Amino acid sequence: MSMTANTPPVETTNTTTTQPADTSTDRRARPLVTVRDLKVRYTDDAPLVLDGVNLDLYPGETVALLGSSGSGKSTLMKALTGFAPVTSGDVNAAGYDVTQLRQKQLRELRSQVGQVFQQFNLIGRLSVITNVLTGGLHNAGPSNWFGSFRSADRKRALALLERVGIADKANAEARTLSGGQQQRVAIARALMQNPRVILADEPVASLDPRMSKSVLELLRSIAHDEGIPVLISLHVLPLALEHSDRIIGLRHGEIIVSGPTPALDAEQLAGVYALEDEEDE
Ligand SMILES: Nc1ncnc2c1ncn2[C@@H]1O[C@H](COP(=O)(O)OP(=O)(O)OP(=O)(O)O)[C@@H](O)[C@H]1O
Repeated sequence: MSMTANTPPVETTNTTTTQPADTSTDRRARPLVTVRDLKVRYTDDAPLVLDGVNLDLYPGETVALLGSSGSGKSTLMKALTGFAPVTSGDVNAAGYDVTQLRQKQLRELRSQVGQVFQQFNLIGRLSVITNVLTGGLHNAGPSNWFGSFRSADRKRALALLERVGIADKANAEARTLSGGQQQRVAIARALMQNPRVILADEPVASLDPRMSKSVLELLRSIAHDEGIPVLISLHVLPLALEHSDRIIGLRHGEIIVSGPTPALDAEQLAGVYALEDEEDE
């Protein structure tokens, strides 16, 4: 049986724990993402990759998504933007009923969801500021598509580069930046969309520990300051414990643990990474 990742109490399949109230987010607000009993399989004869997932993401919270390789983290993120084949269940993101959208509405939805990836996905030979400006192309008229960005947009892109701490690199070619700096550019590009939600799929998997911490701190401060939910998939448990308000643990496509981060510890989350042969005992 899968669990609902939308309530403050810690819930695991094995333990019940008394825990402090989750004061990190405004739970009087409506969630910006809701997922109900989501099932996904990629082909008719393949097993379910997500099996009954429930999830709410609230304004201002940073939620870490943990799970071993193949547990379904990326698929869950893809489902939020209509990129995964939903077998059954409901997905609502930024006010869109994701499973019911036509192409035009899917583009609108995706323009409102900022995405950050492990490999940054910048255009290396373009300047840093141009990369950031491309984040606004969803909302721009055709005249902006060939480099003639409006000065208001350039100002905003520069302000966002300041926000992420690398305004001095605005005119450098993106490929000349370090990994941590490139990820900051990618975050500024996501912010250029004025996103209502940010999804970060293993955003620090290519970064060293110091860079990982600073990028995660940045994402969390953005969630808090902008009042948007940030969902971050991670492989490193201590990073999740240090840099999130809430943790969701996926195993074989099911949420097996969920709760406010201060109420969780490594022992409670160990099941997420339990070895296959232990599971069979
Ligand atoms: N496009 C696809 N077609 C078929 N199967 C897929 C597809 N994408 C993912 N899968 C399968 O779905 C399962 C979950 O994959 P997913 O990428 O969501 O896991 P993950 O937890 O993000 O893994 P990782 O941490 O390695 O990125 C895996 O068994 C994978 O092989």
